[in-house]
Amino acid sequence: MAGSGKTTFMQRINAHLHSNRDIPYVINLDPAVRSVPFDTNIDIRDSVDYKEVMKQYNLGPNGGILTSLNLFATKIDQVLNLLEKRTAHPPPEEAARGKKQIGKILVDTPGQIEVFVWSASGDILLGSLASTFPTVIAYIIDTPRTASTSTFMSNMLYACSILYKTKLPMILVFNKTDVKDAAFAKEWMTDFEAFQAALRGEENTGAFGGYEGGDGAGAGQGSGYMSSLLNSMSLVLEEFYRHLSVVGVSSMTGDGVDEFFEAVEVKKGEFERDYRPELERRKQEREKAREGKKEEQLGQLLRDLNMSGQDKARRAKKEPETVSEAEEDDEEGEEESGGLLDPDEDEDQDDSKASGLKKRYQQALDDSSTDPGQDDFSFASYVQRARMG
Ligand SMILES: Nc1nc2c(ncn2[C@@H]2O[C@H](COP(=O)(O)OP(=O)(O)OP(=O)(O)O)[C@@H](O)[C@H]2O)c(=O)[nH]1
Repeated sequence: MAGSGKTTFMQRINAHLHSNRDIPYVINLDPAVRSVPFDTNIDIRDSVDYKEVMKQYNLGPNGGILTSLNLFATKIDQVLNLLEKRTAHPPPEEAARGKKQIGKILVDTPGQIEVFVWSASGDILLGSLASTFPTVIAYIIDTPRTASTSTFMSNMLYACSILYKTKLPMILVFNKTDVKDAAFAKEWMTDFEAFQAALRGEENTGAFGGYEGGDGAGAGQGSGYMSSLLNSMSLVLEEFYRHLSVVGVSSMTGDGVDEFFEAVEVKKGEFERDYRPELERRKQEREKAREGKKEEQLGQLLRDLNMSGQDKARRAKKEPETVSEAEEDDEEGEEESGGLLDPDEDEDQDDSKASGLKKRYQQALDDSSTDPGQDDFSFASYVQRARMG
């Protein structure tokens, strides 16, 4: 969420990895950020000028970010090539020169996370990464601003929607623990009774609704509707909580960063065990559906060819009723055969035409087999091939 400390968190984990000599590969995907307080290997701002995009396409800030991401998504093949090279073992001569294999890739997203998560380019970028590397989402939460039951619940629903949209393992990072400890949040996520008690407490003190930066005291009016909604929400979300790792971190002091990397390892294992097979299954399903569609279209084409063949046969069988019709038929017959072919030869030609057409049609379908479906991670290469960038 905006202002929750994503950039500071990135800076902290980047510094942590550097100090452990586990140099990461860093990508900035926020085209609107003024300055990034850490070194990046790939920066969207090097290839897309966000302000120029806004001016040229007459867009507002979010439209500008979205269009910049779309433009950048056309280069995802190049990005993946670079990443694959850097994550592979370096050749001996480069290893001798001290070049190391990259173990981790850090990606900073735009602050307006919804622009990223719910856009086609976000889909392409995340999907391409996830189909190549184990990918884990870290959702950064501003702990002091999440201290009331309603802001906490809004944050959880937001995280939940991102989890369901990206279908990737997720870690909830409760940031700014130097200001407020995240123990209350962990308790609310594991103990339904504790959340109920906090809800009742807010209702009794008239603190319902909370406000940014406070623990809810004295900010809002209680409402029976809201309280029962939050109650049922917390029950519904129990299942969602079970899929998450939760860590408390202070990006300022570095507290909890080790715990975060332990959670990353756990989620990486989960990715390999549960998510990768699911990705493969979805990919195979798409392939199968595509094959089925191809067969269906081919069948339709052949049926159409047969139909037109039968029409012609019917027309040929129709007896002329007048002299002029007979003359017309003779002329037509000559035109169709070019004045040279007999009817048998004509039939043979139709057959060979049909099989030739079938072959060409099959070829065309094979060539265009990359279908830019919603979850299709090969869409990026489709865009590349279509030379949209
Ligand atoms: N006390 C404290 N402040 C923090 C911490 N992390 C970030 N901040 C502060 O929170 C503010 C926002 O931090 P950023 O890192 O810019 O947040 P962001 O999520 O990248 O912001 P946008 O990209 O603009 O949405 C800054 O003033 C940071 O100094 C933390 O762990 N503790």
